[in-house]
Amino acid sequence: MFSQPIFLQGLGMGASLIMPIGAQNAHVIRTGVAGRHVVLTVACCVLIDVVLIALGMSGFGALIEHSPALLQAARWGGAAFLLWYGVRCLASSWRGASVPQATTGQAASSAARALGIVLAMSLLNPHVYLDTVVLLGAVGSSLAAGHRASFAAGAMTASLLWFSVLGLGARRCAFVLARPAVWRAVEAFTGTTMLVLAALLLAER
Ligand SMILES: NC(=[NH2+])NCCC[C@H](N)C(=O)O
Repeated sequence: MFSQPIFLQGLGMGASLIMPIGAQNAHVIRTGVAGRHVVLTVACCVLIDVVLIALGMSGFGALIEHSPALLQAARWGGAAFLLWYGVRCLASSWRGASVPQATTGQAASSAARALGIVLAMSLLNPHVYLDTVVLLGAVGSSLAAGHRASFAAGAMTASLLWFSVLGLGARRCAFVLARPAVWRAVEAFTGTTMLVLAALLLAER
């Protein structure tokens, strides 16, 4: 049966995990600013979350939680990914490099390519698994069986809302975000946040 408090718990936990900016959020913002394949990118991020959250709820999260080696791998991998992406953002901000733009070359702007990039940004990013399968999965599968669906629905709704607001919001605000000085500030901020998150992930025990 549907439980509203449990739905809200899932929504809150899902939101708190996705909202801190990381590689995936940064990619969604870039796509929005470039104004190319925004809906495709958002849909792909949401769909991946839905599948992985369902996987976590099915007991896979609890399984991983009891496997220290896998948990460590997700942690180190996640931190390495955030470090790499954070340093890239900071370097790009420092250089004052390119504001994301809809590239005119056919290959560069094809939907297939956009799909490939968002898949890589999501599926090669251990942080994604950590949030969805491990953390949401562990909390979700510790709930009474009758409450799990409400929790999962809440967490999935958080992904749907957040990625939509982020992608469409970035597209809407592209005229401001695409100013070189503003974009540099965005990159400096996202890069710094990612480094802090990486440090937190490593400090966790
Ligand atoms: N539920 C998720 N998809 N989590 C994955 C990563 C979210 C993270 N805040 C990022 O932007 O990269």
